[in-house]
Amino acid sequence: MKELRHITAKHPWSGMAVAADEAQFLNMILKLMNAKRTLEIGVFTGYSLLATALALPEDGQILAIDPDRKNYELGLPVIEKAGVAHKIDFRESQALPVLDELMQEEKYRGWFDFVFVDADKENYMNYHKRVMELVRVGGVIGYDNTLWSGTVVAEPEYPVSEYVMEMKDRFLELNRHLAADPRIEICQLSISDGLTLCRRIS
Ligand SMILES: C[S@@+](CC[C@H](N)C(=O)[O-])C[C@H]1O[C@@H](n2cnc3c(N)ncnc32)[C@H](O)[C@@H]1O
Repeated sequence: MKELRHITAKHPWSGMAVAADEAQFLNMILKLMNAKRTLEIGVFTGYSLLATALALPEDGQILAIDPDRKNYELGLPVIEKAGVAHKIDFRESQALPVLDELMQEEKYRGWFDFVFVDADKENYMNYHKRVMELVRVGGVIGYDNTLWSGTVVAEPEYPVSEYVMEMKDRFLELNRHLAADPRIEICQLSISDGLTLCRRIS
């Protein structure tokens, strides 16, 4: 908790009190879970990936998927300097085909301790269908951005761009879907742009 106090801030748009550093929070959760095998959908320059890699044991494994290798390679020297690059299996690809491939293999059913979804928002529902099969019972899926800049609870006249407004309905749909899914217990945290943790219970 001491660490969390250091990273509390105000959300830039909604003014909500939020923990600013989501990656630091992920790092703590993964350590508490003793997670060993994780899946990350959406890497960018590898900030959350580094936080994850630092939390896993020496023989921990992260399958990280992103179609943009250039950004991953931009952050890679930092990951290497931290001595955790050996834990990462980076796949340069759209996530859906990789997830579909994994689902064909019996080994990967219930394989992951933790899944972090932080990629194209349009596909979160498609990811949920798949990652529910890939995470173990007792494991956790984290969905990023589920407060969507505070718009999921904002008045309709809240001043945001067309894209943000359009995606707001997707997040409302996702949030309702997650809340109603009997296979998981959920907890929505006001960290950064909102992080929903889903623990698979069946
Ligand atoms: C918000 S960034 C990820 C940030 C990273 N998780 C972090 O916290 O440091 C979103 C990433 O999702 C990736 N992305 C977009 N569409 C994707 C897809 N279909 N499959 C996998 N990754 C995708 C983008 O290339 C981008 O790097």
